[in-house]
Amino acid sequence: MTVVLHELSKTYEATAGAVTALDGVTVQFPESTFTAIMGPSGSGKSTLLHCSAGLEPSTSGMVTVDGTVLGELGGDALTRFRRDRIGFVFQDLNLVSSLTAAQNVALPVRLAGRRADDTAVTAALAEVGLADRARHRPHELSGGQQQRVAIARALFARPAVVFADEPTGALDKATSGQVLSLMRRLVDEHGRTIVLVTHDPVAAAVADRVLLLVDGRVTEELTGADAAAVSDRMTMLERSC
Ligand SMILES: Nc1ncnc2c1ncn2[C@@H]1O[C@H](COP(=O)(O)OP(=O)(O)OP(=O)(O)O)[C@@H](O)[C@H]1O
Repeated sequence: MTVVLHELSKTYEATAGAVTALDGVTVQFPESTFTAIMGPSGSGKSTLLHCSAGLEPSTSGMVTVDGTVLGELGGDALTRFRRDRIGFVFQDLNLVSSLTAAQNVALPVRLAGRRADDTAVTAALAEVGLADRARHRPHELSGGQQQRVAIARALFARPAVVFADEPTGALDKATSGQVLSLMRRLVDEHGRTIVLVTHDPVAAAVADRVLLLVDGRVTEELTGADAAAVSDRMTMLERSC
């Protein structure tokens, strides 16, 4: 499923004045591709993700997901569309505290009225290294483990598009590598579309391309860059900001 942003802008009206978080972004996330978004703090990365996923309305411009214009869907239709097609892995994880890890993973699928097979739920947790934590509740898990439950949940519903905001930020190197290769496999073997916001050049290097965002605009696109090249580019960018 291809996501297209056309002249997307977002202005926040804050007490201290208006802030332009996105300033006319036009970009495509083609089906079966993995894109990383990088940029200095406050450059609009999270806003871009939220608007692309239909979690926040844009001020102007358009987002289409597989030809559907998100801004033209009403409240319930948008909620259903998001639930059925889009997966999220965000910093505020929104795990349900009264449910076990396994129940949290199965929740979106159950809410969509589908059956969540126990063995498949356990397999999803095993993919993020948490097979032995299926019956634990979020407060019985570390921050990184909760993050991994959120990832297993987002991936279990098999969404066509996954938007992830710093999914590996709280993970150690080994687990982070595991999660990134899982995401890579979803693109290569299952044709998913992944858009990942990250500050980590190693994570960005797993993507097919890296978009650099500065002051709400895409200023550059890197393809085939390894972690060192991404890191060098980011250092130069931050120096010039
Ligand atoms: N709800 C809001 N109200 C007012 N301004 C906001 C709001 N949310 C974000 N902003 C502003 O919009 C700009 C972009 O914010 P955003 O969170 O998208 O940046 P980011 O690149 O994800 O930053 P970081 O890397 O620090 O998470 C910032 O200047 C921020 O202060």
